[in-house]
Amino acid sequence: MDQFEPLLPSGSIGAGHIKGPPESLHLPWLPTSSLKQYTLVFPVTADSKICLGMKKRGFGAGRYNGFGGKVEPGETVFEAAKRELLEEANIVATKMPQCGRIRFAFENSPVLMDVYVYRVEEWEREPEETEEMLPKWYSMLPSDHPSSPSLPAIPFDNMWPDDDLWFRFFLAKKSFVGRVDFNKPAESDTEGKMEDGSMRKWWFADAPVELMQA
Ligand SMILES: Nc1[nH]c(=O)nc2c1ncn2[C@H]1C[C@H](O)[C@@H](COP(=O)(O)OP(=O)(O)OP(=O)(O)O)O1
Repeated sequence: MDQFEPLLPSGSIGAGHIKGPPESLHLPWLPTSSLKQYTLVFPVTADSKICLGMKKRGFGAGRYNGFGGKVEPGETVFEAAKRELLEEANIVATKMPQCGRIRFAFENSPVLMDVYVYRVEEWEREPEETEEMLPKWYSMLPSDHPSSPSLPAIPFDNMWPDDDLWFRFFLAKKSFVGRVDFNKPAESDTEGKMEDGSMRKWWFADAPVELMQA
């Protein structure tokens, strides 16, 4: 049914199982021929603030997201997550639990992106603008919540369209796994970048993080 079945013993998937859209449920997942590891890291504070970065160049440019990138040969996924956070936000993670793992496939690419998601709960220094990212703070709580910090709401309209789906687990502090397949960009979109395709099929579930290690 999904690419995580071999990693997830039956009964390990939580109640928050989501998949869609309805017309895609009979479609197979896109075929891919290689798996590449990536990291995605979100600094969060105990008083419900989250730091996102506007990607200034490359894949996903113009969107707000966590900090991260490719795992380089010879490093662990955790080391890569720490390195990318330092390169892109200039902070050093000192407490960084893994909270999710998501796979992304694109209709016109043979690569399955295997993205390890972390929340950074403690770090040294403060996030700074770098060549790749412009960091900005947001509230993780609804604006009418009595403890909501006076910061803007998470800008889902300016993020990857899938973030809206799996952030419900992230914000509830539940670990999660999932997969999203993207269509290729519309024919009319002559400048179409791979990341401009619409979401074709998705699946997410809350699941224990121990089942998701590299
Ligand atoms: N659909 C999606 N939703 C999401 O929230 N994050 C995604 C995503 N697809 C990719 N990402 C993230 C994963 C990773 O953090 C980033 C892609 O990594 P990059 O291409 O920025 O890697 P690198 O920074 O290593 O690249 P270079 O700087 O070109 O070497 O985008």
